[in-house]
Amino acid sequence: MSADRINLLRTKVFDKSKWMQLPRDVVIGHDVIEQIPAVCEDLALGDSVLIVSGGQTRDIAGKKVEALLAGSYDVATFAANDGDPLETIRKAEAAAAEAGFVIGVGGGRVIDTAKIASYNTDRHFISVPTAASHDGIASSRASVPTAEGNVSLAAEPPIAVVADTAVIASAPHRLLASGCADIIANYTAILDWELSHRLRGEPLSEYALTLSRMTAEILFKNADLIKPHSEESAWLVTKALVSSGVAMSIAGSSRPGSGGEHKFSHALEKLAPGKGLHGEKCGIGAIITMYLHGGDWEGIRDSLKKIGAPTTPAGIGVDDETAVAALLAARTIRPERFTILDMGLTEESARDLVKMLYRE
Ligand SMILES: NC(=O)C1=CN([C@@H]2O[C@H](COP(=O)(O)OP(=O)(O)OC[C@H]3O[C@@H](n4cnc5c(N)ncnc54)[C@H](OP(=O)(O)O)[C@@H]3O)[C@@H](O)[C@H]2O)C=CC1
Ligand SMILES: O=C(CO)COP(=O)(O)O
Ligand SMILES: [Zn+2]
Repeated sequence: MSADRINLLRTKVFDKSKWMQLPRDVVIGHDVIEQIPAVCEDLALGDSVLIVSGGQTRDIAGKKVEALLAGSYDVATFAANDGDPLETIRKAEAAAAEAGFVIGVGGGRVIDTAKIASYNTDRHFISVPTAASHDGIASSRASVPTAEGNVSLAAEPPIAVVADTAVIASAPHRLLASGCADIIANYTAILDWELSHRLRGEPLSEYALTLSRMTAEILFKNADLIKPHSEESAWLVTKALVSSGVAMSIAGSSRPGSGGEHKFSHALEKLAPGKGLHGEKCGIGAIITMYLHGGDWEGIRDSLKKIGAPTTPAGIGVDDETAVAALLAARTIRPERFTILDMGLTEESARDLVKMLYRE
């Protein structure tokens, strides 16, 4: 299904191309989940709410949010379980249309389901991430896996983000490491944006680019401090993810956070579905695209290793041949987005790069 079909249901269709839409309330810290009633009241979003969560995340935090709001709101719930993402979105839309606003409580898939379902039914949504796994938690973008590969959709950012560091720190460390990798990949995303600006005149926002680079720099420099199940680490990474989402809102696209390394990730999702988390694949891709940019690819690799993110395709159960195929297929993903992987990488060179750069 094409991207425009997914957003066809929306009725409030204004030309927002010049609008910078940002979250209104961002609350990050220990036990801040308790403040969700206050955030909802502060924003005066109506008296009925749909709470979207996943199979695991409903037990982890979804039920808590339901209990906190039950006394003051009509609470409906929606289980965004595995299955066809577009079908799940359709069902979530139907449920969202019956509520005044939506809250997504979960990982990226749940947050995106809530983001798209609320956008398509002209509702506001509140993002309650249970993991700091990628920068969609505060962005206006949704990334939906489809048979043709990931479709990057324009939506609206959450009107509020409530990120409880106690919940996020309790998540498997793999999810936090994946979020770090997604942010470190901003380094190569902005190099591709600058390349496209110089070679093809693509408009570039210095503010969005600088903010995106800053998020990568902070995590890169503090890689030694990122520890499993540490609330301080959860706080540091969540701030970076929120800032990266703001950079995308300023740019009005995912360009500051999505370059050739993301096209590699989306190609891998098509060639090896379900292998690795989004951020993990982007980090692995950033090693190669940083090398192609002539940058510090070893620094990227070593920071990912320190954080505990995979640095080779084998690290996510992908063989070298599939990685080569993904590098070559990247140019077919969102061809209008020019990156270093769209400059004629040959199969022989791709094979040499995988052999040379992805050694444990
Ligand atoms: N909008 C954007 O900009 C972007 C969106 N995406 C999208 O996000 C998705 C990937 O998100 P990601 O978070 O990596 O993966 P998932 O949302 O698939 O989450 C991975 C697993 O972690 C579980 N989980 C989440 N939080 C916790 C926790 N605190 N404790 C234990 N388990 C937990 C989830 O549980 P459960 O099963 O309950 O959900 C799920 O089983 C994809 O659909 C991708 O398309 C990716 C990049 C950017
Ligand atoms: O993952 C993203 C930013 O980290 C968004 O990426 P896409 O626009 O490529 O889906
Ligand atoms: Zn990403």
